[in-house]
Amino acid sequence: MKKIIVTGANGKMGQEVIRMISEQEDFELVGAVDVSNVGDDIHQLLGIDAPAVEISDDLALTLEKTDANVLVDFTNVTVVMDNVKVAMEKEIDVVVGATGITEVDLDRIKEMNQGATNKVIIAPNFAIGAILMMQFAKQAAKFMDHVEIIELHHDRKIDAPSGTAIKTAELIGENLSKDKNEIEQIEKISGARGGEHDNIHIHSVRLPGLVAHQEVIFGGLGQTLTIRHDSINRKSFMPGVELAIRKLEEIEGVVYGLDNVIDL
Ligand SMILES: NC(=O)C1=CN([C@@H]2O[C@H](COP(=O)(O)OP(=O)(O)OC[C@H]3O[C@@H](n4cnc5c(N)ncnc54)[C@H](OP(=O)(O)O)[C@@H]3O)[C@@H](O)[C@H]2O)C=CC1
Ligand SMILES: O=C(O)C1=N[C@H](C(=O)O)C[C@H](O)C1
Repeated sequence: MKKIIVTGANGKMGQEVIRMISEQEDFELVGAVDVSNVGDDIHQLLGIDAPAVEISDDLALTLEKTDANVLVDFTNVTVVMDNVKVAMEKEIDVVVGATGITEVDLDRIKEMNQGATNKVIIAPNFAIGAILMMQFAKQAAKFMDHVEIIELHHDRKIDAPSGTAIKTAELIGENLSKDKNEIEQIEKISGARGGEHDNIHIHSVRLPGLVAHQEVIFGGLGQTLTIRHDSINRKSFMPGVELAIRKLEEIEGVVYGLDNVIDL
């Protein structure tokens, strides 16, 4: 039985994850942690009185009071590393959905995992279409070496660029020729050309009405290629979150990206 604590339980993703957990026979929600008041919402969400769920704003305390064996984190860029650290100290398995984990953070998590028995999956995007979009973009980069990324999200998102855009740039970067032969450019408004990661321009759009979307645009001689993915709701991420929780049993140590646990 997967006995799961969700951090960020009252958030948009946390609520969807709790709903998904309640639909699995071999998953049990034992703790719901959020700094917003989660109590009523959890009971409403599960549609039952769920006294067995430890509801709190403190992960360490919740870990003390439950026999959880998995943490699923959907908090945000500012707190995710603290939560991962608490879980690593307890040596429980972790699925990280919150974005903003940097390369330095990833190294720290791997360091904390040295000699430990717990497993960690960090996935900037759990939607299968997004994983395919990233893989197709990586493949296209072998043939077209001019590319920019436009990611578009709802206006409540606090981190920019998205974790997906960063991971996409890293995957494309593995196949991209380094010589871009760009002309010198003058930015008349700072940021007009977006940010750069691994030499790839990333543009972040934030608007109400959007959920999570990304275009990877390649340019070549007399042609462009656009690879686009749209998550139109947050259910799109749930099969991936469920899969990650199940795959914890099969992996070793720390895995970054769901592409590393599915057979592509
Ligand atoms: N990997 C993936 O496939 C996906 C990842 N994400 C990522 O997941 C994260 C959450 O997204 P989303 O649900 O939209 O965001 P929300 O802001 O809706 O949810 C985050 C929740 O975490 C709470 N929170 C803040 N600080 C703490 C803390 N210290 N301890 C516990 N809870 C805390 C927030 O409370 P309060 O509002 O009071 O601050 C909020 O309820 C983001 O990083 C996002 O980028 C999102 C979608 C898919
Ligand atoms: O905040 C979001 O909503 C999302 N965040 C993730 C990211 O930063 O890539 C995944 C998805 O794009 C939705």
